[in-house]
Amino acid sequence: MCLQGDEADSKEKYDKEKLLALETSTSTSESKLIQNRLLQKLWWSDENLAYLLEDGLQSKGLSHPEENIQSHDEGWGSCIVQSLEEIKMHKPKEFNFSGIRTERSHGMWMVIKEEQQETHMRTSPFSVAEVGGDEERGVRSGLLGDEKKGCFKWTEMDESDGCFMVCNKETPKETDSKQIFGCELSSMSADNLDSTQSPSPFSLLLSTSPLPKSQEFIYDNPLLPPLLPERAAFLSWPPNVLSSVQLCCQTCGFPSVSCGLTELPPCLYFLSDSGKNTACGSACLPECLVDHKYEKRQQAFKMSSGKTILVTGGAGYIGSHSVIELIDAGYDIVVIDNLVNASMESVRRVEKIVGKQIPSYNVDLLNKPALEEIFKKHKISAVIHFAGLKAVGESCELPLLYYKTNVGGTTNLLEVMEANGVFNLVFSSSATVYGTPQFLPLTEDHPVGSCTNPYGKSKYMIEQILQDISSSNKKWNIVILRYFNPVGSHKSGTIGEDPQGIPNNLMPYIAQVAVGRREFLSVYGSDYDTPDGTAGVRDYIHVVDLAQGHVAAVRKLDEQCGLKIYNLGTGQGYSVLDMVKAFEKASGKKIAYKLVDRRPGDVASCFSDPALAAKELGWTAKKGLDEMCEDLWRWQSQNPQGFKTVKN
Ligand SMILES: O=c1ccn([C@@H]2O[C@H](COP(=O)(O)OP(=O)(O)O[C@H]3O[C@H](CO)[C@H](O)[C@H](O)[C@H]3O)[C@@H](O)[C@H]2O)c(=O)[nH]1
Repeated sequence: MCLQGDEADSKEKYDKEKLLALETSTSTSESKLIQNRLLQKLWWSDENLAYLLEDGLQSKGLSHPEENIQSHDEGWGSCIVQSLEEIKMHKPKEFNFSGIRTERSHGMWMVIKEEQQETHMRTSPFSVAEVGGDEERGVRSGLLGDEKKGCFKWTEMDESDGCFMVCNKETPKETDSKQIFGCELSSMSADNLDSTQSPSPFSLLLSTSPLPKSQEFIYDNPLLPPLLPERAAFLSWPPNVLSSVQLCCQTCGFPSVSCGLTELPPCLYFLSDSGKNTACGSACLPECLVDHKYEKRQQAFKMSSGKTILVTGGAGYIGSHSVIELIDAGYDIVVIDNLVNASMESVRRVEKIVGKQIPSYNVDLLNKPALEEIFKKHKISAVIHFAGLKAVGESCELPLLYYKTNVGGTTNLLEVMEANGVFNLVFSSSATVYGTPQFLPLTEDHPVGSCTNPYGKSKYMIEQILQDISSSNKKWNIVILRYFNPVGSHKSGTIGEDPQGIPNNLMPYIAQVAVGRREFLSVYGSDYDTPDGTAGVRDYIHVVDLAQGHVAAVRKLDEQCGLKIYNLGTGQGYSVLDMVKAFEKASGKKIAYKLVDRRPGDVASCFSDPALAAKELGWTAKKGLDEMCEDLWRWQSQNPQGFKTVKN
């Protein structure tokens, strides 16, 4: 998090306030000493809670944290960690910290109270063996190792700036293979510990003292961002042991582990890729527990692009995920949806995730006057057009309905846009327009139009209409996105794909088998010319990646791009049985399946070449198969009946 504008001003003010507080404090030799040793530049935490002491760093060759972030593997030093409260109370405290860095990125720094350090270093069953990360993807992982007890591998699950993890001796057993604190903790035997990754002597476990009351811990702790009181609940609190505190969001059930420290919180900081001003002190809590009304609104205000995007079909699967990413990117959103294949409950849940109300209307694109009203009421800068019917089989039975809804709805929308001077559009198309692939991977210049069903043809027709309006009027900026096979769901598990009736698509069907809603999966065909004989080597893409592709597309419109077409896929193909296996692994459930006849119209293989989107949109899919399945399972298991699931 870089400090900008007002925030930078308030940081400076805060710095001064703190320094003043130090100066006017008890003037003990200790505080004088600290002042003299303070690095000129305070850094690290948004709230300026960490001061590095020069000598501590220099003694281990780290002369300045920002300069050394990319180069040092290891370091020792000391620092002060303080809250404003403590400063006001003239109680400067000094701590030792240890830093462990890997070559690749994300340094890890651990701050341990001096007086507790001995105890913890002795009693901790874990140490940090290695912390690494993939800078491009923002994924962090590490090994928590103990020579005697083996080690645990973790991978950070989200792309927040950081997280910290504190466990007691029992926790790893209890949470084996579960997520804790946005991390995946899965057990690994000592044999798996790479010998090159020697465990560090530093403990992750911090507090042995009795813990304060939960409320105090949460709300009086100035280092933590505000939490939503109604959403945080303590599940367990083992007293007088190396403590971990289980926090769980009552709304979304997202489990996490928080720090059981009595006085001082985040003990472990990650530095993110840029390494500058990117402390994670305030990013340590799971997303769902943080009061987004406070944090995200501030953020949104800072980042606001001042642009409002109308999202048609914004209550649907891809639409709802895209709304989140767009809001996170600073756009204001208006949703319209006729709710034929979606539910306003998904918008309500998106509102909870983003901590913001989203103007949303039950409007059908065929209702032109209603559409016009929306454009009068809101100053729309661009439209992302998802709305439409999409079931291949149904489209063969009800072709007129498909053409009227998809093509007719789109022409209405385009007319209203034009009448209101809105010429920016992102259109949700599909790889279906390529028909049977003539070559693989599919590039955007692959021939289109040989679709075998009215649904596919309606997408193709709309693409043609868009080409025509773009040629007729240069004011139009249009990005056509051809999706491959979107799967997965938002990390919270609170929104996801919720097909009405029997799912047509593979992954929702598998998920419903896993959750007990369907008896078995019918695998359509086992005599294809594919590695395992099943059809459907498909390019599955995580819906959040796909959603981020829409943010990139909206930004492209700003370049006055004319008409552009991009594949949104991963470029990687998986068969039906690959998907079954991956889902079994993610869910721990056996997926019963039967091999049956081919499904008419299926092609053996279909996967993308996503290079053009990478080159021109600066977008690539980042999430792999495991994550797609894990996220889908979280949604499905928490919401067995989709949005109709009644929460206890
Ligand atoms: O119950 C099922 C469902 C699907 N499959 C197989 O799984 C693969 C994927 O099928 P999906 O229906 O999930 O996806 P498709 O690739 O067939 O179709 C999807 O992607 C297309 C573009 O690639 C179009 O966008 C289309 O509208 C959209 O449903 C196919 O081989 C299909 O035969 C099964 O074996 N059993």
